[in-house]
Amino acid sequence: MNHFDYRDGDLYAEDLPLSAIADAVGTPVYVYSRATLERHARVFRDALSILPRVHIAFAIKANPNLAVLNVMAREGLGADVVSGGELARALAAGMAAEDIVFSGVGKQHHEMIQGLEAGIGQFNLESEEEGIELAEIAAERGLVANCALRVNPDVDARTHAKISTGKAENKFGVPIDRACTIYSNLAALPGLKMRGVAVHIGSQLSELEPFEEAFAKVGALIAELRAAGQTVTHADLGGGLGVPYKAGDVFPTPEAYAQMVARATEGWDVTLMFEPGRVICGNAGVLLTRVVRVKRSSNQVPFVIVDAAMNDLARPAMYGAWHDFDAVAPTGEKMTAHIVGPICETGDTFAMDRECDALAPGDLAVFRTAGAYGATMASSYNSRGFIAEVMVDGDKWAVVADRIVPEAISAAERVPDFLKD
Ligand SMILES: Cc1ncc(COP(=O)(O)O)c(C=O)c1O
Ligand SMILES: N[C@@H](CCCC[NH3+])C(=O)O
Repeated sequence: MNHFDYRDGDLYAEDLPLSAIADAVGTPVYVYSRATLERHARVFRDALSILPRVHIAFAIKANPNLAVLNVMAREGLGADVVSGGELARALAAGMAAEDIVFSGVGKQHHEMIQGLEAGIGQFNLESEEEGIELAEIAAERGLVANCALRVNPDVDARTHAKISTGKAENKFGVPIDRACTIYSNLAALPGLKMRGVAVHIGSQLSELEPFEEAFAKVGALIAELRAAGQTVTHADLGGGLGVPYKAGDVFPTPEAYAQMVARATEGWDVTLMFEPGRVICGNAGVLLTRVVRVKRSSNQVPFVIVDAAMNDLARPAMYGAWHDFDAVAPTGEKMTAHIVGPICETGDTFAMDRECDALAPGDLAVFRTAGAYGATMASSYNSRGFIAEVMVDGDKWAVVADRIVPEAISAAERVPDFLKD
């Protein structure tokens, strides 16, 4: 069931017409469906219930909005965080500290202290150097940090190069052939309790084989570690399961993913941890926008200029990503157009030569599948401010992030005294 669907020719979010949100808060605006977020969390959790011991940590980089995190916490999910800011959000949303995993290659000293003092469940260490630093911080405070060592399995995730993280040349994790030595070195340090291994080979994976290849290597490593006398009670298999961005695209289901995991991890005897992001929230959000102008004067193919831009939704400009684009009140007519934003860069293009609903100035439209890596990657480029976020729940709705106007951003800037004479 799709919670962003047409009723009598108008696009709804659950039981609310999107036009009502546009009228009330203006455009552009992100709109999330609570029911979709819940359904995706449940489908993922239910699929994984075929596995013996499971912990799911929502990768909050995908959508760190506090209302979204609140839904995740209510569904019993923990959080995968990559900064002190994300850690604070997870705690503020009511996630238990022990359900929080801290990933990332560049955890800073103060962030390690923050994680330790909060009593988070696990640090995923990405280098020996990081482990040594964390051990010192923990030992100084008489604390012990539960840790997993993230390994780089040198597997091609067959996704966009910029979001592929498991090839040897990528910055993530330690080379898997050095992992046993590094794990053993770190396990000998006071302040650390090495309890597992972690792997995450990339995002928006459209096939299960790369996961399975990586997990097979992790399985061999677990055997090697145990043979070397190390304790391994946890294996964090990361996130990465992709979602369809184009109507009609078919992706592996969470059930198929879970069956693959069951096969790949048979006999591991560990708690399996997962860090899904996009698969939970990607299709739970749209970016609602209004057509500013249709420019036909300069080209054979018209430019549909919308009020959203690359600063609001960076994915098309950054990765050439496709987002389905539909009118909120389609007439039935179609057009072929370049869909662009107002920013002064040619890269501010959402789609080229896109066959889409015919649109005229003032019409509303949505970019679909904008619930993951949308608002969170926004910038204020061209002094456009940050757009609002709304959550819908049946026929109720609420602004869950205020629009931040350009004046509020410039209010944080100062002209120094030396420029005032
Ligand atoms: C360590 C880690 N875990 C989890 C995720 C979430 O990935 P996805 O949103 O593709 O599930 C990412 C992002 O790719 C990540 O870097
Ligand atoms: N920002 C990327 C995903 C990054 C995943 C980070 N680990 C995207 O929109 O597809």
